[in-house]
Amino acid sequence: MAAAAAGPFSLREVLDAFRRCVTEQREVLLEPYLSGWRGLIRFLQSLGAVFSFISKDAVSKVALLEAHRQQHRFVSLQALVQHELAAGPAALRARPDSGCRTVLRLHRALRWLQLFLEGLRSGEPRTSVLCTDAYNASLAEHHPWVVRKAATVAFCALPSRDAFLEIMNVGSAEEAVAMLGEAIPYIGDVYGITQELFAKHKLLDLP
Ligand SMILES: CCCCCCCC/C=C\CCCCCCCC(=O)N[C@@H](COP(=O)(O)O)[C@H](O)/C=C/CCCCCCCCCCCCC
Repeated sequence: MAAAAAGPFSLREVLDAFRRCVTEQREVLLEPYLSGWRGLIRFLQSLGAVFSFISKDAVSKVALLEAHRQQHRFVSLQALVQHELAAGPAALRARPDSGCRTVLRLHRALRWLQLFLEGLRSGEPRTSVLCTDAYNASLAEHHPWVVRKAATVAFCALPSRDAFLEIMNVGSAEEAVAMLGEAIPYIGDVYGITQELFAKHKLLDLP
């Protein structure tokens, strides 16, 4: 399956995907989780070549997880974690292609997204400032200097807040802000469940 489906970005689709992620049993379903990421990546790809080093990394991580999902028929994130933990924590830590370490990278990026969307909703017009602040409070501590530098330079090329609200394809700026308000709790819920799961199994520092 392609990492990002065709067609313009729609925040509504991303919102729907993350809404579908969480079951009544508080499990995180992998299919909508990866679908949500594909929608986000489509957005990132539309921003131009300066962001391609970021979108390529996200595409490869989504593709790896999709392959794990299909190979083992995992329905949920919990099933993937249980399966990989069964080999023992040491074996899991030694695997550079594990689903757990890959989910962990996207999980940290989901925190960035949550903070960034909260910033966009707040009305701050400088998207590069919002993005840098969200990055510094989430992903930055896990990245080496060179990645931090490249990311911070790329953030300067972000479109304005008004352009962002328009690209969301949900109508007026007011409607876009309202949809952000709807989407953020779903993203926060997925983040919170994953954080708890990874903390419980001591997986938050997988190399
Ligand atoms: C309507 C507004 C919607 C906003 C839509 C935002 C779309 C964002 C789409 C994707 C986000 C990118 C996710 C990046 C995942 C990064 C995972 C990671 O940490 N990878 C690093 C570690 O991996 P391993 O080496 O351990 O395998 C890897 O080194 C990273 C390389 C690339 C740099 C990552 C910088 C991430 C910056 C945050 C995203 C900024 C996007 C700005 C666009 C608004």
